[in-house]
Amino acid sequence: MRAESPSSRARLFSTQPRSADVTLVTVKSYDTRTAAETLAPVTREGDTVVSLQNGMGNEEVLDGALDATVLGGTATYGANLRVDEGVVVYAGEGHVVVGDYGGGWSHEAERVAGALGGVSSEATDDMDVRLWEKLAVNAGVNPVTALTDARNGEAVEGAGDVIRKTAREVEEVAAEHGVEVEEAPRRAVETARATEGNVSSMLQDVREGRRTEIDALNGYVVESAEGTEASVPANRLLARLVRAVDRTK
Ligand SMILES: NC(=O)C1=CN([C@@H]2O[C@H](COP(=O)(O)OP(=O)(O)OC[C@H]3O[C@@H](n4cnc5c(N)ncnc54)[C@H](OP(=O)(O)O)[C@@H]3O)[C@@H](O)[C@H]2O)C=CC1
Ligand SMILES: CC(C)(CO)C(=O)C(=O)O
Repeated sequence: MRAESPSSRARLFSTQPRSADVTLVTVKSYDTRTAAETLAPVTREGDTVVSLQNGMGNEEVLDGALDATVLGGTATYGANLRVDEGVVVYAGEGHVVVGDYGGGWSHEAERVAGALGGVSSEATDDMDVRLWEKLAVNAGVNPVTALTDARNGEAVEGAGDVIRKTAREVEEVAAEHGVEVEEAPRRAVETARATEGNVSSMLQDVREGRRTEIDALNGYVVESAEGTEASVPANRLLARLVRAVDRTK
């Protein structure tokens, strides 16, 4: 496989999973359980496994299956896979955040963020909040891009109100679960603008005829709103529409 960016090219070789001090998990959320089963025989206490995935619930699945320290993470870098050519195209500057997914300071997270070299990254002590913040961005931006076949920038210019409303609902659900997410609508819009040229991961899935991560995004929001005071009509509608697209595959 080749990885290309405007300034560099790299060749990557895929191997069977091996024991490693730090493992970054970057599979789709619906593949996390299988990835955890693959990693279980090669991870030990003292190793660190970082979920750099979109969606909620990934860290809990990894933690349940592995003896390693599991960290949460978010990434807003854009990467588009050209499957036929085996090329990953670097599609937009972003930022990586790692931390204890339950919140609190983590020395392992500090070590991982420091080891990411040229990647813009930081360790945080409020990863529990950051995961909800990222959920609000993805729940707002990804379905709109996927349903309208628009890059992030076009989506926010054409349907910014839908993105804002969906992100606001996520903020309300997070509050019902005791997590204070601030300015989710603004974050969703700013992230989409900052990654304006990016084909979102969900739009890539739809274009390639692959299953989307809707269950771990808007689906998770709808489920988490059950039994609370939060009302989530935008998330419910987007989840239904994207699932309808998923069923056509
Ligand atoms: N692409 C982007 O711009 C962004 C993506 N993300 C998030 O990052 C995560 C990954 O997305 P993305 O890179 O686009 O996804 P891709 O589908 O491009 O890549 C996922 C890779 O994981 C491989 N894989 C699946 N299961 C296993 C397993 N058990 N063991 C080893 N490898 C496995 C897949 O292989 P195969 O194809 O053979 O199944 C595939 O190559 C998602 O959660 C996404 O939401 C976040 C921000 C931006
Ligand atoms: C931040 C964003 C929206 C960047 O495209 C992303 O996380 C994704 O594509 O899944």
